[in-house]
Amino acid sequence: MIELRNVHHRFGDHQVLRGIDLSLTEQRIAIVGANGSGKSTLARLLNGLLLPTEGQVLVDGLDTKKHGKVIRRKVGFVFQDPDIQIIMPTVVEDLDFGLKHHGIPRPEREARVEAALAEYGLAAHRHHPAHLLSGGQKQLLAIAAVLITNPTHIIFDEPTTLLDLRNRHRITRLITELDHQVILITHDLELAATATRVIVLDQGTITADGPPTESLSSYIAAHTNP
Ligand SMILES: Nc1ncnc2c1ncn2[C@@H]1O[C@H](COP(=O)(O)OP(=O)(O)OP(=O)(O)O)[C@@H](O)[C@H]1O
Repeated sequence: MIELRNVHHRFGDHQVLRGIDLSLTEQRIAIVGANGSGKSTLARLLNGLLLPTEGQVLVDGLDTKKHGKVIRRKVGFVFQDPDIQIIMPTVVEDLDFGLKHHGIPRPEREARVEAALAEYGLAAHRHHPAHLLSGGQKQLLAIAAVLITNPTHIIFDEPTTLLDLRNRHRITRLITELDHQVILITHDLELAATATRVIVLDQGTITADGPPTESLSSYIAAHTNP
């Protein structure tokens, strides 16, 4: 479980999050909100990529201020733009990178990479330069490279924004089939509706939090001109 206790976050003088208290216990949670409402900032606080300027973020009881390294192994993070996530030149090397970093022995790494290539439909591209993959294939690779390290929680920051309709459906299906705790930051309300809990952020505070039908109706009503 991920818990936020009276979390505030400021960039310089700019207060972005104001007094957020949340217990994230559900398996699939979506966070929606207008541009600049603080969603990505909140997402980055959840695995210690950012530390709160005030308050605490706890992952399975561990404070991100003290246990960043352990927490980043538990909480995977998929960025909106796979190009900033894909580090290695080829598909195979990129899948292997995180496993190597985790100190997994070579035979197990090879087995896990083979399984991921098959599972995510990337086997035919194993030695291709990752930057030549299509947008959908890159997003699959970025997700596979996070899942291969076996995190228990996974955060997606706008995973479908850059994708065409076909790939959007493909990634949505993949995300909805995951057994991990999934936290989705998204403007894609269809994707948000697949969660069991939807949290609405507005100017750094929570304005709705509940089942998707209720939270999404209140979000749509607040952001639709009469
Ligand atoms: N590293 C940073 N330094 C300074 N200001 C930042 C930084 N990151 C975000 N901000 C500011 O914090 C505010 C919230 O940004 P954030 O990216 O969290 O919003 P968001 O809800 O994810 O927006 P969007 O939907 O447009 O992605 C914005 O005003 C943004 O300019």
